[in-house]
Amino acid sequence: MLTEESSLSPKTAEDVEIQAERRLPVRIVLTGFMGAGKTTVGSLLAKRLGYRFIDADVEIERETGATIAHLFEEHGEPWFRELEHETIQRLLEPEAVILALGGGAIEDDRTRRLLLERNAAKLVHLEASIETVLRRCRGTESVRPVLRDTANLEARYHKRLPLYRLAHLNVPVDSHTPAGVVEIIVERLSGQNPSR
Ligand SMILES: Nc1ncnc2c1ncn2[C@@H]1O[C@H](COP(=O)(O)OP(=O)(O)O)[C@@H](O)[C@H]1O
Ligand SMILES: O=C(O)C1=C[C@@H](OP(=O)(O)O)[C@@H](O)[C@H](O)C1
Ligand SMILES: [Mg+2]
Repeated sequence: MLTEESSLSPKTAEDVEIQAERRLPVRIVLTGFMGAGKTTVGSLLAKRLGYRFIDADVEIERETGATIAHLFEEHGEPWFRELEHETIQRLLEPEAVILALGGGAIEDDRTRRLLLERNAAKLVHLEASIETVLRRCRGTESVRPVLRDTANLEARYHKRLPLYRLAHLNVPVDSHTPAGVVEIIVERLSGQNPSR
């Protein structure tokens, strides 16, 4: 006769995978510098898990009817951070969501607190080197206004790095494909390899 434990135990490799994935958090939030792959990986991760994908920048553009570049030019960065904070707060309400942040959201104290303290949300840092982000973002200055401030870009990267590293999970991404990054996140968050 089967004991209760054995009857509930996974039987095949597929069962093991499904059971492990059931332990995944109901909200996963991606942070990291511009070009780290938050939007790309977030969309793939959502498909992989059957979660809804939301990109905070896309939501802001949809709700304001303006581009991020326009909002920066018209209102300035502090105004943008305020709007970004309110937007993220709202986007953290639903469950089964992958939320990709803009790279600068982590700089706002209230946003950072919200991301780190919210129950059932895991903050994942996609960590790319400065060389990688510069290479990946080349030519996108018109849609990424912060990139245009070349004199301060490297300083911004180094100022933000310790803030990103407060995340629940840090994933170095330089030598992985987007699909590879997705697999690392799933594995780590489902507790199979929970190193930080
Ligand atoms: N792991 C990766 N390997 C190679 N290219 C990538 C990877 N992740 C993202 N990219 C590319 O880098 C660029 C920036 O990616 P994106 O997802 O927009 O980054 P973010 O949202 O973090 O700014 C895109 O052209 C994307 O295709
Ligand atoms: O790093 C930043 O301050 C920003 C990053 C952008 O998002 P991505 O990181 O997705 O490029 C976007 O939110 C805005 O241009 C500001
Ligand atoms: Mg993005």
